[in-house]
Amino acid sequence: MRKLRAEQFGLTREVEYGTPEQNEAVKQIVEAVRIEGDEALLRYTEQHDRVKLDAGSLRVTDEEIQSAYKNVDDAFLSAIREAAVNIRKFHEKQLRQSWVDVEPDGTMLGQLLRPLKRVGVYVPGGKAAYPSSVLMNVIPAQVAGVPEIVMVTPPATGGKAGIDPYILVAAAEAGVKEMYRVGGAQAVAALAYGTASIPPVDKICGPGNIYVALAKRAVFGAVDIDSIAGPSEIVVLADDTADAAYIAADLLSQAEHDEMASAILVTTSTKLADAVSVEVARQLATLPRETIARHSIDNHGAVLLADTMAEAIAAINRMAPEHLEIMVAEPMSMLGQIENAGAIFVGPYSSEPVGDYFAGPNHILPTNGTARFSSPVNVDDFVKKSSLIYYSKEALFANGDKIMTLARHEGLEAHARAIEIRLERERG
Ligand SMILES: NC(=O)c1ccc[n+]([C@@H]2O[C@H](COP(=O)([O-])OP(=O)(O)OC[C@H]3O[C@@H](n4cnc5c(N)ncnc54)[C@H](O)[C@@H]3O)[C@@H](O)[C@H]2O)c1
Ligand SMILES: N[C@H](CO)Cc1c[nH]c[nH+]1
Ligand SMILES: [Zn+2]
Repeated sequence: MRKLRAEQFGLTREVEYGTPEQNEAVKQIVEAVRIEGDEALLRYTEQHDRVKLDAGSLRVTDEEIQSAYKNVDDAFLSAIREAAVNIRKFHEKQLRQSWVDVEPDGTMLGQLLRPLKRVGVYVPGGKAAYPSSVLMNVIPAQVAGVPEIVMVTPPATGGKAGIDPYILVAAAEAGVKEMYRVGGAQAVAALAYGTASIPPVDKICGPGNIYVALAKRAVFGAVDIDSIAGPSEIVVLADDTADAAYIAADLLSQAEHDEMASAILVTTSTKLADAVSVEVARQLATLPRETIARHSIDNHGAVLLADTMAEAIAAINRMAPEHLEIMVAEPMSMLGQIENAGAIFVGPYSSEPVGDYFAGPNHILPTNGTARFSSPVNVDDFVKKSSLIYYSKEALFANGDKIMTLARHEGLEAHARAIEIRLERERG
């Protein structure tokens, strides 16, 4: 792996997301689907997924779901059910209540929480099937009380014909009733603007490759989106007490997702840096998705050497990684200094896949430095808030003059008069 100096790393912020060609391709797809609807949706599906569909076959049928159950094994079914219990339990803790405060003069001020009505969840399926991402998307929306949850996923998972049965079973287990076989930027555009076959949604959530991430960014405003969860990233912070084989394995766990995935070790130990590089090379050669992982390690992998832990942590906070693993002698003592990270895995046994699949926290996390300002997918993503204002006559009389003063200060006479008319009528 390339060795770089930590103090220099991430000092300039990468603002570009995707190549100009990828941005242009996504712009064209999104615009075409917005204007032409199903026609463009089907055309791009044929072009990018190599699947020829007609509008009538976009929706997944109940029969397909029943037959998918026959193609999944019992060990998967029981593991995913247990994972779903953990994910639900974790997300139920995030649920907030509406509240109203009643003052002695009768004023009532509050915040009313309402679930979004219709949400689209994107489940990636280009290179691999992600049934785990179905649960991570759907369960928080359900906990929030969203009544209509729609899933889209590419029509040929991992290049094989049809949607992977494990995705369909995970969706059925999670309670999804509406599923469409479309992926990429065209699926995101269809969810955002609606087509004759796919009614539009209020929000689109879920991870995906660069085309999906760019399309989500493009439709934001027409609909809401969660964070831009793009190609996976892992940063491991380690000192010379850490196990090089564990670190290499965890770096590769994210490198195998995508050629654009990144895997970075930040350490104060040159001995560990060398040992991890050797281990990465050794383990890489044995992986089934070796080509993808090798590409991401060669192009987006690095070892950052820091003189001090403070320097290492500063580099991590600049990167704001999607996943951060802390493998140092006293890992808990570092927590207070980590400002930016999507998910933090503490100690040698909290390997990243524990969070990807099973522990309960969401694995759909902000990438590309966006953990500086955004959060893992969570229940709040599926809830909107309305403010409640009730002023009694008494309260308006007590405060009306102050409101009029502020309105007239802003030159907004009609605002002031909306108050004044009430005060004058009462005062006669
Ligand atoms: N951040 C997270 O929380 C998280 C979680 C799971 C997965 N991931 C990431 O999700 C991604 C999954 O990617 P994937 O490719 O396997 O599946 P995907 O479903 O995201 O993308 C596949 C789609 O991309 C489109 N596409 C492919 N090549 C194209 C091209 N040249 N032009 C236009 N469109 C094109 C196709 O329409 C296809 O349906 C990975 O990057 C992985 O790291 C992230
Ligand atoms: N690590 C991914 C998020 O970057 C999530 C995932 C799904 N399956 C396996 N991993
Ligand atoms: Zn993963």
